[in-house]
Formats: sequence, structure tokens, C-alpha cells
Amino acid sequence: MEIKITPSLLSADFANLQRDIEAIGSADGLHIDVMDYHFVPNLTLGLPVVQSIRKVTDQFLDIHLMIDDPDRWAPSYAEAGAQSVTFHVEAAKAPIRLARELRRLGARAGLGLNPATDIDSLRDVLDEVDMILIMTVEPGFGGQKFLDLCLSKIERTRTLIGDRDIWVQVDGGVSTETIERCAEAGANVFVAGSAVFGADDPDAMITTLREKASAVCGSRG
Ligand SMILES: O=C(CO)[C@@H](O)[C@H](O)COP(=O)(O)O
Repeated sequence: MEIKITPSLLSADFANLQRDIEAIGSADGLHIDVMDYHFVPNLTLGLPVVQSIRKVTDQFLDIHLMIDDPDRWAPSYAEAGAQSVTFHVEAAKAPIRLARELRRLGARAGLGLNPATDIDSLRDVLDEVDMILIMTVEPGFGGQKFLDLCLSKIERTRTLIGDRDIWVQVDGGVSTETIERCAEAGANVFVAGSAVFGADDPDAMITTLREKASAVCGSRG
């Protein structure tokens, strides 16, 4: 499965978003963390900023909603031109209906899971989504330490997916130190915030991360 590196703009300079987006031209998408200070203890940005980002880039927009009531808000992000919209299963009232609505609007539907949320009870939802996002830190902040305990969930998720065409995204603490273990476990989409924007050359770091993950996937066959 194709490897994708999607840097998290949470670690970009919010006063210079366009400049930082242009500095990561080799990214496979822009991961945009929407936080509402309810679902997570942090507040970031919302729909108006995503609409403005849409105007200045053709990049694949990968929206990660860490908000209460995604049933109400998620469709607007698809309407704003985001190619992928992920909502959390812990927050959604009707995940299947919401996933179908996102797909109807032309976006890929992603289902997010916090570290303590089990994947096994979600097997019946798999046919409704295009991506499973596995949080590998508690959601809310960049720069946290990768939680190794999430590796077995990545493996179980890949096993449950079987031959369906569903991406497995990992988010939190992904770096040159951890990306290979995530790829070995079965992830193919990698969110990296501080690793990319904290590097001297963010674009070169994307290439390094992609090479490391691809080497593992190549050997996995
Ligand atoms: O969703 C989140 C945090 O809740 C992530 O997208 C972080 O922004 C990743 O940052 P790093 O752990 O890579 O610094």
C-alpha cells in the first residue's frame, strides 16, 4: 500500500501558514488538526482557516476533527474542499450516517480512535470508511512521546481490514525513531508535526521519513 507523509500544521507557525505550507511541497497532504477545547483540552483553528488554506494550495487536505458533535460540523469541511475528513468514534453520535454523508460530498471518510479505544468492536463499520486514524499519543498537543502500546492496535487494525482498500494513519510522536515500527505494524499514512516542522529542512525530513517507511513496507512485501 502506498506510503504517505502528511505533516501536521499544528507544529507550523500559525502566523505564517502559507509560507510553511509552501516549505513542504513534497508532502502527500496537509494534516489539519481542528480542536474545540471540549473533546480535547486545546483550541486550534476551524472552518474559516481551512477555507483560507484551500484558497492558497492544491495540496490534499486531511482534516482531523478533535471536536464534540462532528455529526454537525464535519460535512462543512468536505464542502470546503477537504479531500479527507476524519472524525472521532468517541464523539460521533451516528458514525455510519456521518461517514456516508462525507463520502456523498466527495471526501474520504476517516474514523479516529484515541489510544484507549478498541478497534475490534468497529469491524462492522470498516466498509463505511476510507481510513482509520490511530492516535499514538493522547490527542490535544504536538510534541508528545509516542505510545508503544498502540503498536498492537495498528497490527489488529491491519488484520481486520484484510484486503479492503483502507488507509491506516498513525498520529502522534511519529519521527525517524518510531516510523519504522509503525510501518512494520501496518500503518501506511504518517502524520508528523514536530519531526517535520522542527527539522532544519522540513522537506528533506519528509523524504527521510518516507524512505524509512518505504524500506519497511518494501521488505514486508
Ligand atoms: O493530533 C495531534 C495531536 O492531538 C497530532 O496531529 C499532533 O500534531 C502530532 O504532533 P507530533 O506528535 O508529530 O509533534
